[in-house]
Amino acid sequence: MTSQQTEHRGLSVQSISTSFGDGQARVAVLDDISMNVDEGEFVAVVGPSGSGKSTLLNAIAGFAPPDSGELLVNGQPVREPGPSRCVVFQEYAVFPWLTVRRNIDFGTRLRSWTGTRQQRAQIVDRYLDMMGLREFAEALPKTLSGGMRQRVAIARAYAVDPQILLMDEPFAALDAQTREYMQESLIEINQRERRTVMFVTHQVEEAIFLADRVIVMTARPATIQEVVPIPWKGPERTHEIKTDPEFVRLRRHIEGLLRSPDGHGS
Ligand SMILES: Nc1ncnc2c1ncn2[C@@H]1O[C@H](COP(=O)(O)OP(=O)(O)OP(=O)(O)O)[C@@H](O)[C@H]1O
Repeated sequence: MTSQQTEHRGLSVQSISTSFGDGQARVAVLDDISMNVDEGEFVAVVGPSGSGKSTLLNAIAGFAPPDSGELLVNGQPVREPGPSRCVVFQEYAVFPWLTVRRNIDFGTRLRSWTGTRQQRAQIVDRYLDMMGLREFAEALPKTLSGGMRQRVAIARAYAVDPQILLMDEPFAALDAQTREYMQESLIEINQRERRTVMFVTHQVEEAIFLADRVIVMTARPATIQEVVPIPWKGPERTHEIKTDPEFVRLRRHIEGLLRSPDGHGS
């Protein structure tokens, strides 16, 4: 086989380990983590608080390269931030001095292919419509609710057209109703514009609802405790599935893993 035939499309995490501090104060956070996320796949990462979920995302984003191991996007090593990966954080993810339209346009400028001004405007319009932001296009973020601001952040991340989208508890600060609405919006945008997504959450229900696979981490130093495949496909994901016996069984199973000695309870 040629190297082209063996190249994995998507994200490949190969034996990465990370620690913070030196000598006696050294704390091992990630311990030999390996996983592949296929192109177009949506994985959710759950684990006890402080286990290293954000550290994993930051390593993949290139903000804090691991001590050892390798990260590959479409077969290419990554060790620093770049437009192949885009992060949506819990808060502060939009530029407060730019309007909604200009925030999203900022994303289009980071594309490897930026196109003409007019083509970029069309892309921005598409995301404004997709995320229900059209009537707020000229508004500044401070005039919007938290949920709307996160819509802008997600629209901007998709506008960058990254190979991998990294989301670090993007809905954690939202009230329950807004959170459900945002979950639906994310499913919808990702059905239209299928991307490879890694989504960190504390909520097991959210992880099962959104993801094709749920990666359950152990307590620190984090290893992968179990990878749980989720059976529902795109259009089947409506909030009704949350009461489906299989959904309830998966939720109990994952919550049990998090409570186990490896998960150290949470
Ligand atoms: N820059 C740093 N320097 C020192 N220690 C750090 C640093 N970043 C993270 N840590 C420590 O590494 C561990 C993992 O942190 P991380 O934020 O990745 O966990 P997490 O699973 O995302 O937590 P949570 O679920 O609470 O958000 C924690 O004990 C944290 O205190």
